[in-house]
Amino acid sequence: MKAGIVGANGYGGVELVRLLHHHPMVTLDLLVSHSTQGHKITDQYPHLHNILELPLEKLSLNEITDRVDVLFFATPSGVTKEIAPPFVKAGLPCIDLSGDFRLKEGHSYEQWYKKSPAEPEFLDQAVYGLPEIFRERIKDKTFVANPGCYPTAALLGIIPLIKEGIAETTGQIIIDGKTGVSGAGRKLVQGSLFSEINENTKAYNLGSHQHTPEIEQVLTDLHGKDIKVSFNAHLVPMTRGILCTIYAPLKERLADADLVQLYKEAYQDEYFVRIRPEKTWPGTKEVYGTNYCDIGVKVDERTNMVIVVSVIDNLVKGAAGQAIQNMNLLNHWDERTGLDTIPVYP
Ligand SMILES: NC(=O)C1=CN([C@@H]2O[C@H](COP(=O)(O)OP(=O)(O)OC[C@H]3O[C@@H](n4cnc5c(N)ncnc54)[C@H](OP(=O)(O)O)[C@@H]3O)[C@@H](O)[C@H]2O)C=CC1
Ligand SMILES: CC(=O)N[C@@H](CCC(=O)OP(=O)(O)O)C(=O)O
Repeated sequence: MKAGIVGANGYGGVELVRLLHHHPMVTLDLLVSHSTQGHKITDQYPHLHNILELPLEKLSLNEITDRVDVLFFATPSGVTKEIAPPFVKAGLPCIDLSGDFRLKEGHSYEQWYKKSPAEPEFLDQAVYGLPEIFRERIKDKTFVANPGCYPTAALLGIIPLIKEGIAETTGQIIIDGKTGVSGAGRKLVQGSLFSEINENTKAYNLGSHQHTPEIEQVLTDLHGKDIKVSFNAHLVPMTRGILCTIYAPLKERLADADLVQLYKEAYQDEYFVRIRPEKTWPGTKEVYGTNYCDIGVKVDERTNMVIVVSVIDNLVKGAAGQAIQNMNLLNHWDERTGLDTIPVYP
């Protein structure tokens, strides 16, 4: 199959390049950029020299639908909704890494992203691409809204609590999220400068982060009743990685060993979700460069709260890797195809 990437010279795009290069069923044939058309990808990313020397091209509907069998959009939220619909309409399988098609209610997108929403027709067509939870919904579709990075880590951490009905769900789930700076993309912004990030950790978008309604939408869908979460984001001085520490009150007393067992059973068939043994919790380095989501759980006996630690690589399971997992699913290939790598360590 031939694949194309729109937004190929951003961090999400170039991570797709890295992973697709190793994919046995796919040839990367088309890279599209916006302000850097006419350059080669190696002008932007010298680490690709002698590996991939493709040009950065213009977006052109007719040419692209003839040239590729699947198209990834690694473009900013607010942009994909403007440029993807003609490709979706033409029947080309499309996988979008942005937030534009994840929220089913247009007014919710407007409220949290502060932009006008995508056309309802395309919101209806897009399936939310969290394979571990929605595999059956995804596999026969052609348009996937790839989940956000924080929601991926948070949802995989929380969902067993909701499905098993062991946590209180009335406004008491707290998600403390931490991310590396590559989450903000390659574009130049003051907050991503070395002197702002180095030896610094700070909270941002408290109570207003755009991933809050995405997490709530999925939990409410699975629970059948409205669930609200308090999700708050922090920037930490590292390049890659997301760590979510999740707190929820338990309905009944539970032992650590039983909680670990419950998570192991919930994810027993999921290759990319690894549950830590009792009293051990994962760090971001343990999933670096891979599609794994590692989870450790603990009962705080004094407060009867459950504490879940969930880590991913924001650019892999949080973006490009999960997008490829979705492509594998759409094509009925083994979901691990092209993604079965060992984390980079140390
Ligand atoms: N970084 C991450 O960890 C994650 C990112 N995402 C999402 O993935 C998408 C890409 O993010 P990321 O790669 O980090 O962002 P970057 O800023 O690194 O890259 C953005 C890309 O989009 C292109 N682009 C920008 N504006 C336009 C436009 N108006 N029309 C067409 N193309 C445009 C840029 O092209 P050019 O440079 O040529 O202008 C560039 O290739 C975003 O929606 C982001 O929210 C999702 C999960 C995690
Ligand atoms: C460090 C940093 O700024 N991270 C971004 C990651 C979100 C993202 O990539 O945006 P969508 O998933 O909504 O498209 C943020 O917190 O907004």
